[in-house]
Amino acid sequence: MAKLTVLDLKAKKGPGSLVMVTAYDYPTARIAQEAGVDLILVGDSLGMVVLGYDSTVPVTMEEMLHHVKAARRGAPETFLIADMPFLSFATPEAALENAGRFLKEGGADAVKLEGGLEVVPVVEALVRAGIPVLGHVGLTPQTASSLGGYRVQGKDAESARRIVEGARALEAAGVWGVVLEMVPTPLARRVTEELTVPTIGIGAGPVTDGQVLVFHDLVGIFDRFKPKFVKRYAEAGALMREAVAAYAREVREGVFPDEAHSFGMREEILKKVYGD
Ligand SMILES: Nc1nc(=O)c2c([nH]1)NC[C@@H]1CN(c3ccc(C(=O)N[C@@H](CCC(=O)O)C(=O)O)cc3)CN21
Ligand SMILES: CC(C)C(=O)C(=O)O
Ligand SMILES: [Mg+2]
Repeated sequence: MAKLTVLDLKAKKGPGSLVMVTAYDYPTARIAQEAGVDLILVGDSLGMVVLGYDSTVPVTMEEMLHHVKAARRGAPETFLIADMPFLSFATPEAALENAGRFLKEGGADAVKLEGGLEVVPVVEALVRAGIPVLGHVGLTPQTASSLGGYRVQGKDAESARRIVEGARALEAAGVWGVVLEMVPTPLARRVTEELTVPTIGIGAGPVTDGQVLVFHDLVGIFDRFKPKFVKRYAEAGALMREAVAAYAREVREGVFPDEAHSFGMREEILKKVYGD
């Protein structure tokens, strides 16, 4: 499957049109590409999922770049999006510098950044410079504290209006798509209907044009919390734990390594070395 272009992406409207999954390293990106996803997101969720932070706030550009490069090596033929970490896009100048690093050093195809109306000047600067941008409204984890925690957004008129106006403004600023995170399905439906660019939902119901999930959530190797929107398609964590436990058992019992996993040599060479 050939890598999608931004022009292709802009036309992907209708539920089921875009499949996105996060990946943070070579093996997971490789698995995602082999599974045939449309888009890989190197999400700043990596701070919580693979670095063990309590939120996405501490994640740095250097940490992100390290993982973007690894994921790119694992999935050279899949459209790859780098998530801009907290404060890396606080000004248009900072955003240009940091998004530029993701594309030039990391090999990313696009960047994603959190926010609505308040990030319009930043999005405009990136788009003007030729950097493809994916928007992100609803629950924006980098500012979750101001939103009352990791909760559904847009349940009251004021919050819903902010999401609608944010999505509209992002489209006008030139994004090629908008992530809708943790918003009620009826609101996600209306936003999806009025935008000409695709929406990609996570906890936004079946009505968005695309879906995204965190890799480790869907394969069952993340246990710290389980948002309602997560569906586990495997119990890979249990599988991995059983594999390591079996290895430990076999080493302790002298079962592993056996001849099939060891190397022999000619007896007389060993005799020469030891002189016996
Ligand atoms: N592994 C992982 N998956 C994610 O989807 C994810 C991350 N990490 N890290 C960054 C953000 C944080 N996100 C989160 C984190 C927690 C909940 C959660 O606990 N939600 C509960 C409570 C909802 C409420 O109180 O309203 C839920 O039942 O969905 C949701 C989204 C989404 N993102
Ligand atoms: C959940 C997605 C949209 C994200 O921003 C991330 O993984 O960091
Ligand atoms: Mg993120």
